[in-house]
Order: sequence, then structure tokens, then C-alpha cells
Amino acid sequence: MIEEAHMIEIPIKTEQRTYSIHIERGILDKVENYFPTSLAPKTVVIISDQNVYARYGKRLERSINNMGLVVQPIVFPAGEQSKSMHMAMDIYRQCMDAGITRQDCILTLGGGVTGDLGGFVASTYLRGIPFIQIPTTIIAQVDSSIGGKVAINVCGRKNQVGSFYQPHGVWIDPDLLRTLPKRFIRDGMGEVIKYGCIREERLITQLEALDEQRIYSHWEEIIATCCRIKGEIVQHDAYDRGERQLLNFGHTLGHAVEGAGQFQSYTHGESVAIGMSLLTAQTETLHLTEAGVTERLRQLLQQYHLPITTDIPWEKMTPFLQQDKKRRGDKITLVVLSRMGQAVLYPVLFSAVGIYLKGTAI
Ligand SMILES: O=C(O)C(=O)C[C@@H](O)[C@H](O)[C@H](O)COP(=O)(O)O
Ligand SMILES: [Zn+2]
Repeated sequence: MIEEAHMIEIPIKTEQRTYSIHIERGILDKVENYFPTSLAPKTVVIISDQNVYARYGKRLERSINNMGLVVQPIVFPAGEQSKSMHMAMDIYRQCMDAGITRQDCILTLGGGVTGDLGGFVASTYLRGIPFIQIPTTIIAQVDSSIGGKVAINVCGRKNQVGSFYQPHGVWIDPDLLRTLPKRFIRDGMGEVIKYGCIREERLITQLEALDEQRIYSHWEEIIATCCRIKGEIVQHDAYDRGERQLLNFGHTLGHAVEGAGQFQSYTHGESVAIGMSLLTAQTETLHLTEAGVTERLRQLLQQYHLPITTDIPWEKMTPFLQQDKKRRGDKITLVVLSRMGQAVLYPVLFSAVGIYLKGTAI
């Protein structure tokens, strides 16, 4: 990790691409400092939702115009329902109308939906044009903007169609979090706690000593910790064949909770919190997890106002488990905490998955 005055750079080296995550306050106003020299676009497409664009779009446009480049904004309605094939088609059409070529590039300005949708378009338009992620929510700054998983939802299933397509850069401005509604802070905390659980007990101890208010003065450091952990894992396994699946802790059940609630009842981070809590309770009972971990995890989740269980009936959730991307034939790989700060991959028969998620067969 390279650190200069108030600027943190985390280099990411993958087979597909080498790029940097830059963390700096006010980065939106100085994009010329970070534009990779390998890119020479004539037009820069900004993909953003209506809410984020209204707040930050013009500021980013000015910064790009100052470089002598043309800006083409493409703005879509905010919300998970926009992460769709229909919306991707609409954006392809707008790119064609604007004459976007492979020399040009896309900047995604927004949260997870924007990064996933914009990244999916970037990975498929003309078989791939360069893109840079500018995440504006915690969940996007610590997780979804990093590592090149881009996707849309299909048939009510989360991230069902997508690709691994690394960005050319990730530019993070922690100041943008100041205007974030509380629910989005909590959403992001689900993933932040996940990183501590799977890799770094120190992060858990740090979060235990803070709360929703006091965490503000620590964001830069916490974002950098999460980006460093994710960067290390992605560098070893960009294509999710092994180690990267650890980042999916809490997600088998999490995606089912999210889907069964039709993406309305719980946010992604809340769903992951429920998934981590219920799975760990079972694996601790089965002595796969050190005693006391569930209690510690649940206390921390509640400290950040995250749910630890749900009243969604199992019958509504089970169809979503079938689609888990960690499923291979009749097996599914679960991510299990052996102790706080250490996770392992644990393949089980799909027919037995209920034992680990709710204590009885499904
Ligand atoms: O980057 C990863 O790999 C992750 O698993 C991170 C997750 O937090 C993220 O929600 C990811 O989009 C889930 O991917 P999926 O493969 O389960 O759809
Ligand atoms: Zn996630």
C-alpha cells in the first residue's frame, strides 16, 4: 500500500489488467491526476443514477471538461430494478447514438447497482471498452467496485448474468459518504464486518470499539483495510475458483433472503448480515466454528443496527439457493468461520445444505 499525504494507492495486479485503487478526499475535482496514461478517450461516458447524478454529476463533468474531453452522461432511475437487461439495452443504444468507440471510456458514478450495471455494459459493448469505477456508497467503496465482478439480475436472481471484467481504476472519495442516508451506512457495514470475520480479527476489535457515529473519523483507514484485503484475494484468484469464494461468506443465504424479499425487504448488506449470523450459529453448534464466535458476531452486527435473523419462511428462500455460484453438480461450497478472523471453504452435499443453514434438512 503506497501512502502519500492524504492519498492512499493500492495497486491491483490481475492477469487481465493491472490498475490502482486511489483513495483521496475531493478526488472528483481532480480526476486528471488519476486518469491512466494508457487511456486516450475523446468522449467519457458517465453512467449514474438520477439521485447521485443530481448531487455529483456536474462536478465530475467539470473535472473531465477541464481535461479537454467531451462528456456523455447516461442517467437511469435509482434502485436494484435498474440492474436489468432492459436497462443495459437502453444504455447500449445511448452509447451507439453518441458514437462511442473502443477508444472512449465509461466512468461509473454511484453505488453497487451503478458499478455492476455500468461495468456489465463496459464489458460487453463492442466486446469491451475501458471503464473506471467511482463508488459513492460504503458497500461500493469497500466491495463491489473492486475485483471486476460485473452483472445484472435476470429472472429475479441476483447477478445471474455477468462477467469478470477488471476496471482501469477505482477512485474513492470518503467525503461522499457524509451525505449517505443511515440505511446505506448499515448496508455497507454488513460487508465491512464480513472482511473482519474472514481475514482480520483486528478489524473486528476496531469496529467493536466504535459505533455508527464515531466511525466517521475512521472511514479512510477502514475503507483502505477492506480494499487491501479484497485486493490481495482477487490478485490470487480473480476468477472465483477458490480463495475468492471466501468473500462470499454469508452470501449463500444472503442472496436467498434478498431475492425472497424481492430486493425490497432487506438491503444486500442486511441480507449478508442475516446470512453470516444464521450460518455461524449452525456451524458453531456443529463444532466447525470456535465456541463464542456467534455471540461476538451477533453483538457486533446489532451494534451497527444490522439484523441477525429473518421471518421470511424457508420455503420462499430455498429456490434461490439453487442458483448459488458456489454450487458444482450435487455439491455447494459454504464459507465457514473456523474462528473470528479466519474462514475456510467447506463443500457439502447440496441435499444437506439445510443442516448448515437452519439446523434441519430442507
Ligand atoms: O467479489 C466477490 O467475489 C464477492 O463475493 C463479494 C460479494 O460481497 C459481492 O456481493 C458479490 O457481488 C457477490 O457475487 P456472487 O458471485 O455471489 O454473485
Ligand atoms: Zn456482497
